[in-house]
Amino acid sequence: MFWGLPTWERKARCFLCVFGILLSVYALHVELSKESNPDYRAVCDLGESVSCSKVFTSRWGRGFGLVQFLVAEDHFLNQPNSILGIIFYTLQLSLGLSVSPRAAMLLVLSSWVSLAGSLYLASILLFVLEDLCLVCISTYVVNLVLMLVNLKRRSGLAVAREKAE
Ligand SMILES: C/C(=C\C[C@@]12O[C@]1(C)C(=O)c1ccccc1C2=O)CCC[C@H](C)CCC[C@H](C)CCCC(C)C
Repeated sequence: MFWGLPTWERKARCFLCVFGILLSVYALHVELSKESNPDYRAVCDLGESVSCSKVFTSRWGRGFGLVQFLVAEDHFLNQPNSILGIIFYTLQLSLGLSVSPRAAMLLVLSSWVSLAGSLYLASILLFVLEDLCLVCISTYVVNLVLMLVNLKRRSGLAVAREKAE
C-alpha cells in the first residue's frame, strides 16, 4: 500500500532542514572570515562570553575536536563541524522524500547520532568554553525537533502497516 507523506511533515522537515543548513553555512562563513581576519566581528558576537566566532574557531570547531587525535590538525579530514551539519541536514531532507520503512529507520538512526553530537557539543559549550553560542543552541533545537518529526513518521508507519493487515 502506498500513502503520501502528511503535508505538515513535509513542511516541518523542509523548514527545519533549510534552517539547519542556513545556520551551518553561516557558522562556516563566520569561522572562515575569523580565521583570515582576526578583527572580523560577527553578528552573533554580542559580548565576551556571548561569542560565536570564539566557539567556531576553537579546537572543538573542527572534527568535533576529536578528529585531530587521529589525523593532523590541518588534515583535510579535520573539517569544520558546520560541514558535517550541512551534510546531515541535506541527508535528512533527501531521505525525507522517500516513504520507505528503511528510510524512516535511517532517519531516526541518524537523528540519534545528531542528538548525541549535540549533547557532546552542548557540554563543551557549557563546561569547557563557558560561552553562550546562540547559533549552536539553535542547531540543537533544530536537531531535537527533527528527531520528533522522525519518530512521529516511524510510529505513523507502524499504524499504517497495522491497518493494511
Ligand atoms: C552548526 C553546527 C553546530 C554548531 C557547533 O559546531 C559548531 C559550529 C562549533 O564550532 C562548536 C564548537 C564547540 C562547541 C559547540 C559547537 C557547535 O555547537 C552543525 C552541527 C549540528 C549537528 C550536531 C551535526 C550532527 C551531525 C552528525 C554527527 C552526523 C550524523 C549523520 C551522518 C550519517 C551524516
